[in-house]
Amino acid sequence: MNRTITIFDTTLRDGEQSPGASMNTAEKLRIATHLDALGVDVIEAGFPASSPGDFDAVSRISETVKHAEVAALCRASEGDIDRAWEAIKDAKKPRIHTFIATSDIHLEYKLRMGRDEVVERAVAAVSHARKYTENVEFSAEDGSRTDPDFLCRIFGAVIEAGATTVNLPDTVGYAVPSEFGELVRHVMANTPGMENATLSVHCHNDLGLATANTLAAIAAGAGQAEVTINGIGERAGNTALEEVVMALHTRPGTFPMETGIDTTRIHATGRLVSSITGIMVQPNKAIVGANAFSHESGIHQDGMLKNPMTYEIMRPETVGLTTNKLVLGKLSGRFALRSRLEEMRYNLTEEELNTVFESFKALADRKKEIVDEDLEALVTDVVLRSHEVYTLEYLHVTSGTTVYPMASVRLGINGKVKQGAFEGNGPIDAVFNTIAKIAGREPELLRFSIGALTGGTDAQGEVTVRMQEGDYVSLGRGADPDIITASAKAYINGLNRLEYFKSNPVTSCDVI
Ligand SMILES: CC(=O)SCCNC(=O)CCNC(=O)[C@H](O)C(C)(C)COP(=O)(O)OP(=O)(O)OC[C@H]1O[C@@H](n2cnc3c(N)ncnc32)[C@H](O)[C@@H]1OP(=O)(O)O
Ligand SMILES: CC(C)C(=O)C(=O)O
Repeated sequence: MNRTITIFDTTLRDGEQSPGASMNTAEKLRIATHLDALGVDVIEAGFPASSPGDFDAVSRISETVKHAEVAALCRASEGDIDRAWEAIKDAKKPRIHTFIATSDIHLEYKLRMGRDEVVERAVAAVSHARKYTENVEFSAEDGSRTDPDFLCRIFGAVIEAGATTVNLPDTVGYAVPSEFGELVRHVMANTPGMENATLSVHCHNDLGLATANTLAAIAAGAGQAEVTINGIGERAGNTALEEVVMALHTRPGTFPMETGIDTTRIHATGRLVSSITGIMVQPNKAIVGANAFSHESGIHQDGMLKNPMTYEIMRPETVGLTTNKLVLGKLSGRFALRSRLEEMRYNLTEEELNTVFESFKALADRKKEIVDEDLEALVTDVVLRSHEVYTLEYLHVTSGTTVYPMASVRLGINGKVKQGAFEGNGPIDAVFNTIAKIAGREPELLRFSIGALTGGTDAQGEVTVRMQEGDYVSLGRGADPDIITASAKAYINGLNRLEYFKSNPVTSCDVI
């Protein structure tokens, strides 16, 4: 009988620790709902004691998630644990996740505690958490750099106090697979009471070894893997969910283990996380990168045509990518569009479909073939548009080597039309300045990034902006074959989101 590996997703907690990845409550709810549908066993929703916003997001996720356990992270302190419980108490399956560092370097310089004191704090924390729930996880932060015998001692003590999962993190991504596997074996064999708890691992990717270390740990007996979508997370990120799940799936002889993940949802979930966080997936990223299933060279293409197994270890369909696509273009109708969107798991209402269809036709007039990424951009742009105070009615830009960049813009503002013209250091700066002046807004632009959604010179440009006004930060996205228009759309989308957050600090979460 195959062992089942618990998939603990921390995209919303450690993933959010990626620089620039902060998400608002509505965005976290959307991701949580998709993670639940993906089949993760545990969703770590946040660190409630860290801010009222995080507390709020964890509470809303707890009320919404239907199947997965919802975990909240907290330090080994009563205040943090009380706050964590308060946030997750309404979850169907709540889990308190408390942690404290155990390596000598963290004890001496960060916590300024001795080993006995740390064991005492950990036991007190787990005992306190157990007053609220039977589902308590304890993490030994910097576990991979901790004296292995001390690790067994503290794990034994917290298991006795009631911890049901003990987590061994490679917090700084220092481990290598052979050593990490050996450490897991040592802990499994030498921790008193280990048979009453699950051993978990949580790896970081500082040396690019997070997935390899996680797999070595699983092979050595770990029962839970802590992972994030697309591998996002603090510094170089965490173990990528899709890599571990697909390694187990693709190599059953080496890893006779199962997970509850619906692998066909992997690609869509990765796209969603990337679009919400604004963190692009590198094209050569395993499983979810744009090139992961592309075959460029002649010898490979020849082999693929004769038998895909020559160069393909996984079918793209297994991770939710389809190969035999209906080619969508300007002659396609609503039926084909709906059917493709449904394959991509977008279930739109009739009204939403009509709106997407209009934009689809407009795009198809300018672009030969509409591919999935175009459709994703259209759906995000049209249906998920949060709140439309501002709409782009008209845009004209002059730029070049002999003229000063100048933009003329006409905006719809709550149904009324306003227009103006302004200059800038470049065409995009001119567009942003003009929109800001017309709208009477002065958001600070925190980030601007531009990418191509698809290949070829007729590709859709995708622009992401992050902007801040007062306490509100928003992410705006826009896609268009013209990058200046895409930039204007992204800026306006960001302003609309700012408006929305101001009037609706929390919004409901729909599954599409
Ligand atoms: C490895 C990881 O990913 S751990 C999770 C990282 N996530 C976060 O840090 C979440 C965001 N953090 C925050 O918002 C803030 O750091 C807060 C609200 C949690 C704490 O803020 P502050 O009270 O101002 O403390 P600050 O962050 O400056 O320092 C952390 C304090 O917690 C202590 N501490 C750190 N870890 C733990 C722990 N696991 N258990 C108990 N105390 C701890 C530190 O020793 C330090 O205490 P000191 O001020 O007495 O020296
Ligand atoms: C809190 C723990 C699990 C963590 O994030 C780490 O050690 O990296």
